[in-house]
Amino acid sequence: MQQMIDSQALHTDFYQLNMMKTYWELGRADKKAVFECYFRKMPFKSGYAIFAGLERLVNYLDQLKFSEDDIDYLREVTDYPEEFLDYLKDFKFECTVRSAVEGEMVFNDEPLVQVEGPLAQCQLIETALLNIINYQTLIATKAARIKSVVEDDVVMEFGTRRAQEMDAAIWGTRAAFIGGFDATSNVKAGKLFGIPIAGTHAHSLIQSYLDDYEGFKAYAMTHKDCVFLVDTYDTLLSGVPNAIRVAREMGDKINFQGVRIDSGDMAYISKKVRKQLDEAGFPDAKIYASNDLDESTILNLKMQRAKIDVWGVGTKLITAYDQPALGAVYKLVSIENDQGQMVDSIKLSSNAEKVSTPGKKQVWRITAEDGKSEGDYITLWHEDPRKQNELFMFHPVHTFINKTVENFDARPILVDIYHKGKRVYDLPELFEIKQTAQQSLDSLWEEYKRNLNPQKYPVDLSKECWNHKMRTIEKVRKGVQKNRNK
Ligand SMILES: Nc1ncnc2c1ncn2[C@@H]1O[C@H](COP(=O)(O)OP(=O)(O)OP(=O)(O)O)[C@@H](O)[C@H]1O
Ligand SMILES: O=P(O)(O)OC[C@H]1O[C@H](OP(=O)(O)OP(=O)(O)O)[C@H](O)[C@@H]1O
Ligand SMILES: O=C(O)c1cccnc1
Repeated sequence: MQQMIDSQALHTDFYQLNMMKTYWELGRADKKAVFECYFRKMPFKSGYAIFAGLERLVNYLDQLKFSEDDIDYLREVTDYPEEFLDYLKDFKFECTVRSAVEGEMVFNDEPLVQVEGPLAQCQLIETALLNIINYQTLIATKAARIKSVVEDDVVMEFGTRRAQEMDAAIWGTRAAFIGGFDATSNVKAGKLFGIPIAGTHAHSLIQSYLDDYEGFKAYAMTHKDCVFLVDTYDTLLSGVPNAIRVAREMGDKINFQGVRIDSGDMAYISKKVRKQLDEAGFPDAKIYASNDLDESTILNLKMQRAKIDVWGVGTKLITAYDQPALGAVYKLVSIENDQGQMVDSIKLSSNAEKVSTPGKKQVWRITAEDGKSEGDYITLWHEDPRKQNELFMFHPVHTFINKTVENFDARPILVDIYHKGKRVYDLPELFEIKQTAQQSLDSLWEEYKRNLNPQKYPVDLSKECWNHKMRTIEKVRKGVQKNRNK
């Protein structure tokens, strides 16, 4: 019963159900459609993004059906006829879904997920699909940017208390791990996903003893591994000296791992703390730091040669503080007409970059002999660049920017996840996904990876795809003109 009440089918916008009703009532519900999900602008002005969210999308699709309870609710609050409610009750997911795999680096204006199947079904899942992919891809990308500056230091995820509610903390933590974080303070995320859990203690422990020494001592008597938070009263005069005192007193009874600082000038303080620890005979004790950190503060602290070994990052990661939404969209690219033929559809805009690319497509990652990515190449579905000896790659708007690539490898980015409603993809282990992210980023030139003003990675259209887009624009324009003249 609980399972049925917790059905996710109503995790959709009301307008999706209303459109489903239109399609159903007018006999269009089962028309074949193709939708693609993509984002238009790179998040955080980043040179790359890390795709995440597929596992949760699969969890959602695997169990997608309307419970009795859902149907009762819809009966109560809508004027839907019983026949339509029966149609929803019998709903069985039958779409074919192709997607980038989690951890794969992805870019703007390329399909990340493609859904093909009965129009009404494709429509229903739009909201949940975007909800999941938008958030998790954003957090995995933010995490990768942070990891890129901490380099080989350990970085821990501390964001749960500041996340936008409980689900975001859990799935955001998983996305952060994919993007390169090493551990989390969220115990449930540890249990669910096998992410290493780690942590220190809070100011409240010290405050409850009204004294650094008493607080550290209490913690040390009850724990083997100890990292003491030293900034409750005065880091240099009280926190660190008392941490050293307890570490000496307890000797081998504890693993004195280090101290955490959480306020003040962390470059200045960390250098002083390092000196205190070294002089006291604890050169291996690590200095942990937290306090509103993000990739730019961390980079700055590194430039100031702050003596920080372990970074704790919460708010600015889990809330994607500097860009709270990825803005991925889900657009109809092809639809079956009344004659049973597929017609490719387009969304026009006065802004050239915003005009959608019609037709069912594949994204190919083009790699040169040195193993580095040359760019992504979007083709119509039937094209296969692997059959070509050389590839002409050009910017889809500024077409004079172009190059010809030889001796390349082309790898399809969209892989089969569901075939006509049946799952054909086994979800990888999380550590494999993390590895995918690492390998993916290793194939990217440094120029695309720097956090500030990176070069723009090429995402090009094949000649055929580009010509098709131009012809479709022309056709739609002529249609609009004809209607105006009526
Ligand atoms: N040396 C530094 N260079 C650049 N930024 C720093 C440096 N030291 C700390 N910061 C960052 O400065 C920001 C603000 O620190 P601020 O001094 O206001 O906090 P605080 O001392 O912790 O105050 P509070 O006690 O209220 O927490 C934090 O994001 C922190 O990470
Ligand atoms: O700064 P963030 O990147 O968000 O990292 C998480 C923060 O959460 C804790 O502070 P909080 O004031 O909530 O609790 P405390 O009393 O333990 O310091 C911790 O000390 C960090 O400062
Ligand atoms: O373990 C910690 O130090 C921790 C956990 C959550 C938030 N801030 C710090």
